[in-house]
Amino acid sequence: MSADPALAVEGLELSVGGIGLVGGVSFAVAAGERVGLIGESGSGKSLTATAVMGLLPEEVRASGSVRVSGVDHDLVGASEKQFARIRGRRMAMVFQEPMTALNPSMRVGDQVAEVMLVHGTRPDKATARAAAVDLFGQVRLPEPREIARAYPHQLSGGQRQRVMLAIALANDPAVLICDEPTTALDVTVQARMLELIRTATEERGTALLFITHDLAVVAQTCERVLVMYGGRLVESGPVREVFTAPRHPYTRGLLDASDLEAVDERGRLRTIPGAVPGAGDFPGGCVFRNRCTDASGQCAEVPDLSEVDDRGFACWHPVGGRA
Ligand SMILES: Nc1ncnc2c1ncn2[C@@H]1O[C@H](COP(=O)(O)OP(=O)(O)OP(=O)(O)O)[C@@H](O)[C@H]1O
Repeated sequence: MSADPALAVEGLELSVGGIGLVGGVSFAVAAGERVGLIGESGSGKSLTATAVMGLLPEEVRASGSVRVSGVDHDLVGASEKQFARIRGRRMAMVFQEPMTALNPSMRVGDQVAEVMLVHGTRPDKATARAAAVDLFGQVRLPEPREIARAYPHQLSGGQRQRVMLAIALANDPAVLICDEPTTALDVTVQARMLELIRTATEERGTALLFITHDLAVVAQTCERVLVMYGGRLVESGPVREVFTAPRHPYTRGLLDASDLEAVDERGRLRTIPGAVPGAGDFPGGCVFRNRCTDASGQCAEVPDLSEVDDRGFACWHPVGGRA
């Protein structure tokens, strides 16, 4: 691994109309490292990824810093022209729904070739097309030559995701971001796709940021995990450590709510127990019982996560829940 991270996010703040959506997010992913980004719906995972990719909606304001190796300027505040040079070249993304990302009226082989030609990583159309077929083989698509001539609607969901992965890897990016890439796939197809993402990034030394709700997917795919809650990173560390000895109550709650059977210190599978010391009947209990609720006992708002007590416990209650 190189000393400089492939992706470095520092103090990223995202807001709309003065309302903070993501606050003070900092993390780095080294070349060849696979990092999971987990958190409940609305915690800010996708916004963080779209900020890195320069795909934020116009109304979202960003500050802080995002650096990608091989790019000599900060991506926060970069122009669309600058992003167009970097996206698909130094960094790439695979989304949950490939049909929205693929061009329905273009053969998939040409879509891969086009990414190469746009960035000038292949000298001509014939070379790019041959490289696309080669890539289809690498992402284990059967009959790569036939597939290259197909249109997206002629492929299965799993095959389309492989095409998306081929497009993402076409120019050997330093950073690959996957946002729920397997959620829409059935279980066996999902497992094969995860294995493929793991090996493809490992072989290329690509830094992987893998966004998912599914903790088992992180356990299967990643070495390190970042946990987001309410727009902030609340915990990070090696997957095994975080999943067997989570420090933050939100992470414990996530583990409790999942059907993940984590691995113990000796590498054996075990189910994570639900109890949290000091948090009463957690989950459902709240260490800030009197401070995060209004007069009627309803949680007033998503608690300020700077209000973490000396054991690292914050309010666990969902908004509107009863204390
Ligand atoms: N353009 C926008 N304007 C206002 N609020 C937004 C905008 N985009 C996202 N948000 C809000 O920002 C928060 C974070 O959204 P984000 O999509 O990053 O969550 P997420 O963790 O990726 O959730 P999911 O897993 O459901 O995709 C949410 O509360 C969302 O409603």
